[in-house]
Amino acid sequence: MQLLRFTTAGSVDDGKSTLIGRLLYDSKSIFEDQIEAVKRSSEKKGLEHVDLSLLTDGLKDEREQGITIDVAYRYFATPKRKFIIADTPGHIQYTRNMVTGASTANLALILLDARKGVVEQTCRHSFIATLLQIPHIVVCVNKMDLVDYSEERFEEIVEQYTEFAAKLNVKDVRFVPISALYGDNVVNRSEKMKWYQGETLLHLLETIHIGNDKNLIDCRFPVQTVIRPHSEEYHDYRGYAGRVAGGVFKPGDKVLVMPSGFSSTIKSIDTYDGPVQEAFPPMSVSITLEDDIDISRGDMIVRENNQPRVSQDLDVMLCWLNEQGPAMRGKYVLRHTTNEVRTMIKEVLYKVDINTLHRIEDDKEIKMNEISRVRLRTTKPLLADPYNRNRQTGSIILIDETTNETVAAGMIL
Ligand SMILES: Nc1nc2c(ncn2[C@@H]2O[C@H](COP(=O)(O)OP(=O)(O)OP(=O)(O)O)[C@@H](O)[C@H]2O)c(=O)[nH]1
Repeated sequence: MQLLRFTTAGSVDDGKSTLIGRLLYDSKSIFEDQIEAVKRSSEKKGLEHVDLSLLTDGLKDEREQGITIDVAYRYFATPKRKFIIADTPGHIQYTRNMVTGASTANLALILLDARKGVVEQTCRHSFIATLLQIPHIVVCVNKMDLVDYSEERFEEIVEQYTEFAAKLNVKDVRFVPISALYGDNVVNRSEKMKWYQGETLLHLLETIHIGNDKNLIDCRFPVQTVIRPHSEEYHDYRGYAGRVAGGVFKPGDKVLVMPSGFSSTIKSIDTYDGPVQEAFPPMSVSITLEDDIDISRGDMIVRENNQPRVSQDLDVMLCWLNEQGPAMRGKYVLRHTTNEVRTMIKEVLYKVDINTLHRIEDDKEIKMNEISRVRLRTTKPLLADPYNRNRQTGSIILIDETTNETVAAGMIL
């Protein structure tokens, strides 16, 4: 069954928790005892209706106890698809949270309040979603009940957003008028908005076409570990395990191992469930080769006529995620696919004003949540692709060596 990963983003109180609760509840993805608990809590709070946002409150409790959770993953399934929601609970650290949750997302769900329309956060989230090249954006115009389910208001917001999105490189954007509180157009069609001819949110999530979103052209297999079992039966086995980051690999394919540059042929492709004739993203497999080549973690198996760039100088769009800005000529650990090298920020070229999308060239001091274009120099060459070609081999993170914190996420240009 196909899996759809999506992120959620909205401003405080736009109704994100309620919407997720509603999705789980109406699609019957939660357990009876959870429903009972939520009903009881709602009654205790003197509410007339069941407060579905209580379903996701476990997260809030943890937050209030000071436990940091950047991204909470929620799973649910309908007969048509499986879903993973990367729910990003932060108020202030939204950029950070979104970047963390979005790197593998197929779709970004952007929530806004029908009374307020498009606000700064909407623009910010949309910009980050396009920067991260999340292929589909669904704008949920929530709280339609508070604007009398007005078609006119909905159209006004669609127009407002479309005008803003014209400046972005958004490939696919949809709009759904909903009321998360009453369940209109979330899972069930709204009786109150007969003017809306489009799909309900769940139906959209179940049917949106994501098959073409993967890169099946550029073969990229970053090696995670070398498998050499010690048992008698397998003593000849030498497999390179990892997750396919691009392209299709088959036994018999001529391949090239980078950075060593040795060529070989794929002997077999094994998985947990046995050998396969084909491996493509995001399958986790173990590849064996006809020849004995010295391969280690961080190396990449590719095709001869289609190689990533080998370079120590990278131009990157960087989202800074830490309270503390980068140190002058500061050194960081750069993680890229299964590889780790050390790096230095050589130059800040410009920052981006997320609201106007203009370049800021006169202020180059990077602060938390800001996005800037920087030039990096690494201690060892990386095997990199532009992010717009491959989201796995085109993205990096920077880690502070002393604190071990992830301080930035970047997209290679
Ligand atoms: N009238 C109306 N109220 C709603 C709707 N959706 C959410 N609300 C209310 O809006 C308030 C905020 O909802 P939440 O779901 O907690 O919002 P949130 O965005 O998750 O907020 P945080 O988790 O605090 O970021 C609650 O009082 C909800 O009951 C809606 O469709 N209509």
